[in-house]
Amino acid sequence: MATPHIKAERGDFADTILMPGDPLRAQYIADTFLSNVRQVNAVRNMLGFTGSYKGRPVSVMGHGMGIPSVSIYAKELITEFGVNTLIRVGSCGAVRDDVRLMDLVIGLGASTESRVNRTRFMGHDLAAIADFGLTQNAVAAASSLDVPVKVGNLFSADLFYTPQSELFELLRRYGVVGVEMEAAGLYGVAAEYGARALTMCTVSDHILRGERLSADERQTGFDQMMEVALESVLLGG
Ligand SMILES: O=P(O)(O)O[C@H]1O[C@H](CO)[C@@H](O)[C@H]1O
Ligand SMILES: O=c1cc[nH]c(=O)[nH]1
Repeated sequence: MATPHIKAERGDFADTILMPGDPLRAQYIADTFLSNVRQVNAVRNMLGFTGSYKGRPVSVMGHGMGIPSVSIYAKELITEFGVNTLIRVGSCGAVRDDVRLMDLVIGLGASTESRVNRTRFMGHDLAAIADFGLTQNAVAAASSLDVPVKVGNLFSADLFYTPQSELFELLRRYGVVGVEMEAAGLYGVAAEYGARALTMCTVSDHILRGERLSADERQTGFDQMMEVALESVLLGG
């Protein structure tokens, strides 16, 4: 069975999937954290893998950059491949004074400049929110691993290079925990198709302070986030 973007059989994916934007990061997660791994997708090089974490079947696949891309993969995974739990593990920029490089943030909700949720919600504002149980599990897993987290509102931008530089000061004033490019779309797809979704991000740069992680720091920080995500999956619920 194949969809336009995923060439796999229905049983090829676990019910739970971790999704970074970068397909090579998906491969890294599979190689580093999962056992009995097999590759289940390679269409457009959007690498997908299924394996197990401490005996629990888990898939991991890239979702690309931006709401249109994540929306395609999330929709096909849910409706054609039986995935019911999608956890985005990404990177984000910070704007708040108290959010620092390498911090782990969790998107309880996601604001956006994108119109996709209005398109699917008859022009009204959909509150794009994470699944409550997944959020609880992620917070509990982080706590048991001694990883501090900040939980709050993400902003999913359409434009990485926005001409509205004053936007970031507005987001800081509203307490946004991180700026990324997919969570609001992922939450909208999950709401439309009855799945559960969560986004957690490692802060890779501070937009207002002009700071950025080194490659080594990014690696370590992301490993910690993957452990939190995978341990949260074991908590089920
Ligand atoms: O690290 P990922 O998951 O790709 O997330 C962030 O990085 C990309 C932009 O560089 C966007 O996809 C944004 O959401
Ligand atoms: O989308 C993103 C990701 C990281 N940093 C940003 O500024 N934006």
